[in-house]
Amino acid sequence: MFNVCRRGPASISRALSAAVPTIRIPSTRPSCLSLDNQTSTRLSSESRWLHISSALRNQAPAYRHESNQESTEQPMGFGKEQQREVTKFQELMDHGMVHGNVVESITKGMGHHTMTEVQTMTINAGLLGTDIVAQARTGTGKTLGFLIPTVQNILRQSPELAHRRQHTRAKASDIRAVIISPTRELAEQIAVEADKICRNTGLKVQVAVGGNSKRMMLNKTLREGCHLLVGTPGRLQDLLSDEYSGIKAPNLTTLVLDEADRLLDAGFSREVEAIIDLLPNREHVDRQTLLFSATMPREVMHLVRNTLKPDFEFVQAVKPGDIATHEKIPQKIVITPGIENFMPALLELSKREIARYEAKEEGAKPFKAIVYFSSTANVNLAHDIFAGLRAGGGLFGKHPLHPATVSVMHGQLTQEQRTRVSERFRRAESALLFSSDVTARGMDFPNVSHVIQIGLPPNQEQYVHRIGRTGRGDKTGEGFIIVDKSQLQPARRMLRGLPITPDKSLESAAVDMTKDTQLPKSVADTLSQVGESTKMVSRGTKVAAYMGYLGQIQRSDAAESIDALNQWTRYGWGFEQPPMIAPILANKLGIARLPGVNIGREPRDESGGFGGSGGDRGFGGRSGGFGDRGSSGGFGGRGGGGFRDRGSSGGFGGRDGGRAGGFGGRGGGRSGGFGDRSSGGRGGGSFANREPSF
Ligand SMILES: Nc1ncnc2c1ncn2[C@@H]1O[C@H](COP(=O)(O)OP(=O)(O)OP(=O)(O)O)[C@@H](O)[C@H]1O
Repeated sequence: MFNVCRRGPASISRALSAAVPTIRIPSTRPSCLSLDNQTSTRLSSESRWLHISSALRNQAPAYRHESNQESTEQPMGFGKEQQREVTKFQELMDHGMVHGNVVESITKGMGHHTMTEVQTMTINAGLLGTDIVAQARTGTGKTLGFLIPTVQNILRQSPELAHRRQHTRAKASDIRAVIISPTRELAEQIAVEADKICRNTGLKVQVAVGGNSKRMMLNKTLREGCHLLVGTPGRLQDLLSDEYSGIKAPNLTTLVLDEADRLLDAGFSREVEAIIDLLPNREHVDRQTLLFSATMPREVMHLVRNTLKPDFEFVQAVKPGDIATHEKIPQKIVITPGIENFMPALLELSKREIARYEAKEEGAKPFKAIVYFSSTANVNLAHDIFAGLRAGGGLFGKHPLHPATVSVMHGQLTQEQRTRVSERFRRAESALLFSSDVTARGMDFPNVSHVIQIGLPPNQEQYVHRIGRTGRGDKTGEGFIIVDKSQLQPARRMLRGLPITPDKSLESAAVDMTKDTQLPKSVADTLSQVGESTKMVSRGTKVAAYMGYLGQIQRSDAAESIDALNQWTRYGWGFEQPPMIAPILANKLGIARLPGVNIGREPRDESGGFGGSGGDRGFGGRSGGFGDRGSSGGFGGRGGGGFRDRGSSGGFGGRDGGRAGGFGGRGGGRSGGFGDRSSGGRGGGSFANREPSF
């Protein structure tokens, strides 16, 4: 059903105008999020609401507030006062639009009273049974935007489920709603939210995600029954196609695709298509389909037509030409001379933010950051470096980021580990989570103060979703992206139109590590801490990280990228030679003939990872790759001003510790030219056409 969707930066305004006429419920609230008049086809407020009320009258029994009584099937009885949009959750109950038991859970249980803009738009429209594609900024409450119509849709058909019963009559073969999410953590989070709003009803929610025992999930579902099934594509397809699973949805009323653009792209579209084929035919069992995301590239808008009824509504809480990131999240780009500056810059930023909070500076919050990388190997390397940091040098110093904790999250952890890490980070007051993109979409970790992206994300949409982990709801937050100068042009292309400003406040981000120089003590300390800790990380972890970056090289920038990577291995890790790249891989990447590419085979350790032949002590490494040929000492040595005289650097990591010259050179003037604002602003106030300001 779906073609492969090529993903890429696409302006939302273009997607919108190219795809479908937009019908949007006008908001009564003044908002910077309202749609542009020219590009949307509107119904007037009055006609729209007449349409809604008459449609509801035809469809639904009314619900009055009656916590312990059966609902009464009555006409909706909409009067004139209902011919306007409902913006308070309480009004949903007062106007008989949503059952009181659901509304009470939202107002009293969750403490939400006023709908966000996207909720106003999607809940009002969704209660009509219309298919919806909704696009709204990250952290604006889209989850309730689809859950409320989903739940009410079921209660409308089966009013007896509106009340809790001591003994459930639910069956695993009576699934009414299927909610698909691209990641396990998000599926679990949605299920928790769904559980909250169904608490006072007889509705049962179950989660089906890969990595958990299928048998246990089935036993639980068969025992408790299921009305709302939330899951990831692979596991859902598996369950629905397994004729012995007992999981069936013959009376399905709602299908939800959360993070719809991700689910419809090449990575998931086949599984999603297979799931849809396993659901009852829409011709026989009418259902509502709800597609939600903060980003809807043009390619996706073409695909959604296949999934939705022809009269679907595209509800947008983002102005055409506007950006999808929240304006309250200041976003900064740090451009460094080399990749070897990334960890020192990250450490300096973290120490600074922790110190600001400890000094009770105005506006400072506990430092709780998610640090994103585009490969798991780089997540591991950074985590190992940060976990091994010691403030005073040596093995036993205090961690310089105390009291923040450091943890790691990616798809190669077991599901149990992933759940544990998520929970710990959720509860933490101050913490750094080194993460791959598994947490980039939808995750609602409370009070994340910073999102820090190291290197470029895969595309602009992913940048937007990552940034959206901070500044959620009514909270504020800050975003940083750290890239080296070899990535400047690709960064300008990819991040065009976003409100990102250059940041030059991090001193260690500007140090030219290829030159010797005197450094201020604080900078030298930071470099020394990173250097000491880096030496403890196994060669295998480092080589894997190198390969991780290699996999992301664009052919157009390959030569520059190889130079940057090799400089990183030399001045960041002290390698005399860059890691070897297998001839087949080099050919595949089209880099075999580029200068600086070290063709050959890295020695493998017993675990199959990259190892070495002894020498480096390699404390704390993860993949068993102890030791290289003694070249990974690296930091300190003759360069590196202030930290040179620690003298301990060379002691680790084999014979030529320090040979690489350590960190040095401030690279005066190097960053000039990166930070200048360009004239920009062609977009008439919108960011979409604005030239990058970095
Ligand atoms: N009406 C409301 N008033 C206040 N807070 C709300 C309201 N609705 C939801 N929230 C809270 O806002 C936060 C973000 O909600 P949610 O996770 O649904 O956002 P989202 O739009 O789906 O984000 P993303 O695009 O990242 O998936 C949650 O903590 C949620 O509890």
